[in-house]
Amino acid sequence: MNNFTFYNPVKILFGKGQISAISKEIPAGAHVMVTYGGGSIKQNGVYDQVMEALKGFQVSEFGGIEPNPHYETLMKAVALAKEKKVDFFLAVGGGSVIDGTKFIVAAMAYEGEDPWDIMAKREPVTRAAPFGAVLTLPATGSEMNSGAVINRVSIKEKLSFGSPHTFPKFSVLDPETTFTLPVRQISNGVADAFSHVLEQYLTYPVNAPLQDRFAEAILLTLKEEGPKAVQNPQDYDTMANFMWAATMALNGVIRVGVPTDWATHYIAHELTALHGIDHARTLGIVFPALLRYKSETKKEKLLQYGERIWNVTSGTEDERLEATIQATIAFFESLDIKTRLSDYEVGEDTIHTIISRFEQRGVKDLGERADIQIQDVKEILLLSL
Ligand SMILES: NC(=O)c1ccc[n+]([C@@H]2O[C@H](COP(=O)([O-])OP(=O)(O)OC[C@H]3O[C@@H](n4cnc5c(N)ncnc54)[C@H](O)[C@@H]3O)[C@@H](O)[C@H]2O)c1
Repeated sequence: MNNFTFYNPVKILFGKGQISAISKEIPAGAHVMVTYGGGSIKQNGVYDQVMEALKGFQVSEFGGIEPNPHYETLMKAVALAKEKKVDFFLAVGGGSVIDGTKFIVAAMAYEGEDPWDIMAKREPVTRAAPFGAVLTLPATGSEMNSGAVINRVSIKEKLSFGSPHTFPKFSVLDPETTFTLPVRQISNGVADAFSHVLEQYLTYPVNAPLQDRFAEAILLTLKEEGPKAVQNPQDYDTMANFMWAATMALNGVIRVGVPTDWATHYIAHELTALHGIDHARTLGIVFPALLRYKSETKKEKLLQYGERIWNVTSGTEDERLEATIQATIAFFESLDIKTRLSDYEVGEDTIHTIISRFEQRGVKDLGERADIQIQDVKEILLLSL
């Protein structure tokens, strides 16, 4: 096992009715800005529960944060929050609202010229305003991690950042808030969480059986509960299990002491930035191609994954590797997540655009062995056509 430091200060309030408990988690006298997206929280009663729980606090609102949150919109929230002297934020929504709020709190305290540099130039975040979250969409794990992905639409760039200062102080996970999710978002959530686990698990063995089994437990739970969630999004227990699995998939626990490979996310972000394809769907496109391209260096973990998750036990090594990749594709497709660029009418010209962007950015050394170079990214994308 590799050396590691583990730090996760996020307090989780899980279960029915927990929104009412947030007032105890917010400093008395705070001016709270509630951030949210397109308004689904106003239709499903979550907004009303939040406002009820915030009685006694000074409250401002900022709605309209888009899926794949726009830097341009978030900067408007920063200006408003500064004007109103907001000192606590409450993100109510999915990964986009929570990520967007992480950027807002970092940008509030940023002393440089343009907070975009936090992503573009990797300027460190040294301070941030405090915030909490009420999660309405199990998928990203953003509710219990410190990372965020921000989309600058004017230049079609989608970049990430993370800082110990951008962990939520607390997150409410009430499965009932998910009952209004459209099937497409549930499929996306299952595929996103499944991919997060694979990126921390499908690398090479370092004799870390506990991390492997944690990862496999999450994969098996998503494999079982995911299709049930799609079928019956108002079943409390199903949504509770799905919700906790998605949070566990990216809260840092399964990553400790093991190599990770975030190449799929890094490449996939380009497809959202250029074509607006849902985040999870871009992972469904890139992942199978990356696994096939890197099947030799990922062989031991791929075979273990095939056996323990998909019962792939017979055939030659090559046959088992292929059967495992096919089982992964079949799982994505069973969720109605298409797995080829052509399914989205994206062609080779996009691959050339991505490659020239990576050349400009000087991208190199992706993957757990730092052996995925720009030419490899091109081959991976060609395999996904
Ligand atoms: N921070 C991280 O660790 C991390 C990890 C993976 C992805 N991301 C990022 O998160 C973003 C995607 O977030 P997401 O997948 O949670 O989706 P999302 O937040 O973009 O939401 C998708 C859609 O679902 C709607 N929605 C949310 N909750 C709802 C509910 N309860 N009922 C009805 N509609 C609801 C939203 O209004 C939106 O239209 C992407 O930008 C992605 O890059 C972040």
